[in-house]
Amino acid sequence: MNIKLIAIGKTDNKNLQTLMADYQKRLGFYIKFEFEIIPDIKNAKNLSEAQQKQKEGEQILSKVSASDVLILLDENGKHMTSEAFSSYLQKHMNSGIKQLVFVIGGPYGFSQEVYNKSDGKLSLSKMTFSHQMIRLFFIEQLYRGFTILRNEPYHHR
Ligand SMILES: C[S@@+](CC[C@H](N)C(=O)[O-])C[C@H]1O[C@@H](n2cnc3c(N)ncnc32)[C@H](O)[C@@H]1O
Repeated sequence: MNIKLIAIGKTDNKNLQTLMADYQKRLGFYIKFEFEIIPDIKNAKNLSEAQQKQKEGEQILSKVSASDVLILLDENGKHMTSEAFSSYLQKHMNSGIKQLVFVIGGPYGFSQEVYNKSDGKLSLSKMTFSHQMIRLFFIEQLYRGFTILRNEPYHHR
């Protein structure tokens, strides 16, 4: 099984990029992981919030295949401990699916079409994080999840 993480817009923050790259590399020892960024469209056109969500939603759905399991990162989603999340990853790996796709919404969240197509919602906290910060927190939890599954020590920096 592959894991793909989709997010909206590049980050210009070098610290965030460095930390992301570090966790991506570590995660790569456990699973084929792809991080895909959908270009931020807000600067290109003068769109309303609803129009922006709609456009981003179309782009998100164009990246997802019918056979993928699509999970949205959403503050109103299911809460899990890191141990439960590792079992959740294992359950998907055992199910024989080819790709598990997680998506982080843009600054305004997801369009209704994206919610309608999703297979589940996962929350990392009841608090709202920026669409930039959450990608680092989530990738760290993916890495942590695999260290739990393999019963390996968590490597701190
Ligand atoms: C700034 S938030 C969007 C908030 C927006 N008000 C909404 O209704 O979703 C941007 C994205 O970050 C992710 N996000 C933010 N906080 C989160 C949390 N606590 N748990 C999971 N995902 C979160 C979600 O994917 C969200 O779409």
